[in-house]
Amino acid sequence: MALTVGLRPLTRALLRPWARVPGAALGRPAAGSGDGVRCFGSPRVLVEPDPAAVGVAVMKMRNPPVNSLSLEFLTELLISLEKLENDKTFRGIIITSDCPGIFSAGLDLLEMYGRDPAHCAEYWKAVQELWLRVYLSNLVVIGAINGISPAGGCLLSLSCDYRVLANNPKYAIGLNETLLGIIAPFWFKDVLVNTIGHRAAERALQLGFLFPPSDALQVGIVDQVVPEDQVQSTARSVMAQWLAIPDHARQLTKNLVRKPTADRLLQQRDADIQNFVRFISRDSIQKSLHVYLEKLKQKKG
Ligand SMILES: CC/C=C\C/C=C\CCC/C=C/CC(=O)SCCNC(=O)CCNC(=O)[C@H](O)C(C)(C)COP(=O)(O)OP(=O)(O)OC[C@H]1O[C@@H](n2cnc3c(N)ncnc32)[C@H](O)[C@@H]1OP(=O)(O)O
Repeated sequence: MALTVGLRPLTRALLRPWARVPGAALGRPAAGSGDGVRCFGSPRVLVEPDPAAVGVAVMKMRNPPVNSLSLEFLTELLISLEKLENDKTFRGIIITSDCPGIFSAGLDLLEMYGRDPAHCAEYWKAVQELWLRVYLSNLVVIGAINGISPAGGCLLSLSCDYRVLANNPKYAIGLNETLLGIIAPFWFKDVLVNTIGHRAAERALQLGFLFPPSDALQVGIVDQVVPEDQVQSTARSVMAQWLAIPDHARQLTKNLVRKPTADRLLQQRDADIQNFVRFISRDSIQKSLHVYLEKLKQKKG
């Protein structure tokens, strides 16, 4: 079945592979700076130059209550990333959360539940695009993971070059899709396998493990676990180490390592969208999502 993807104009402009964001740029000089420092704000994505580290931007996700990756939020993240990528002032980004206790709850279940196929297709294309943009970014991308990070939140973390997790037992991280009755797509799986190895990924994916910090460090899904109040400073120190490497050498090496994984998706993006739409539209999957969403509601009591 050929799928016609009806994209809205802004999303269409953004989601062409490696599209350049058109004129209506969000980039603007930071208020009152007058010094050429740039700040790319948007309602849900706060981006500021790190005052303590030249060439580093801090990107804070602010889509309360749980930073779920809705289509609008994904679009804003993509715009901000594109602007940073194109601004030669910046060589690195620290991605973190502005929502207390939550890095990101992952994909927005309401974008996949009770939606028509065209919407699901548009949504999945945006998910693919965010992954490609973060995973293949020329910038050094450090995740300062200051909250729980399931499923799509974990994918975002795994796509960074380095992950620092706050040491709080509530801040679990992992690809827990099977617990929802859904499947992590092959490219989520590939990134996990690349990070923690085949056997550990096999168990983690099938059992939908959400690793608390000590286990996350042990299995290698994060690189460092530090006290919560040291996440930002640690991310900054790690960034300095990565920025000490000449950009061209680091970027070419990153590309060498990551391109084969990205290419697997790039070679079959449309098929992947069609698979997703077919899968998510099944009655049984919609029922699983319904049950899961009800569980989330009931949890509140
Ligand atoms: C052949 C195959 C082909 C292709 C592959 C196909 C398939 C499918 C692949 C799909 C991949 C999906 C990856 C994902 O990311 S799925 C999302 C997984 N996320 C989760 O499991 C997290 C769920 N949320 C929670 O566990 C908790 O909310 C959390 C621990 C994050 C926070 O808990 P807290 O107690 O602080 O808040 P809550 O009261 O639970 O939540 C507040 C409100 O937010 C809503 N919520 C939470 N998470 C989501 C979400 N991911 N999407 C949408 N909405 C979410 C929650 O329902 C509450 O809403 P209200 O009740 O206030 O309305």
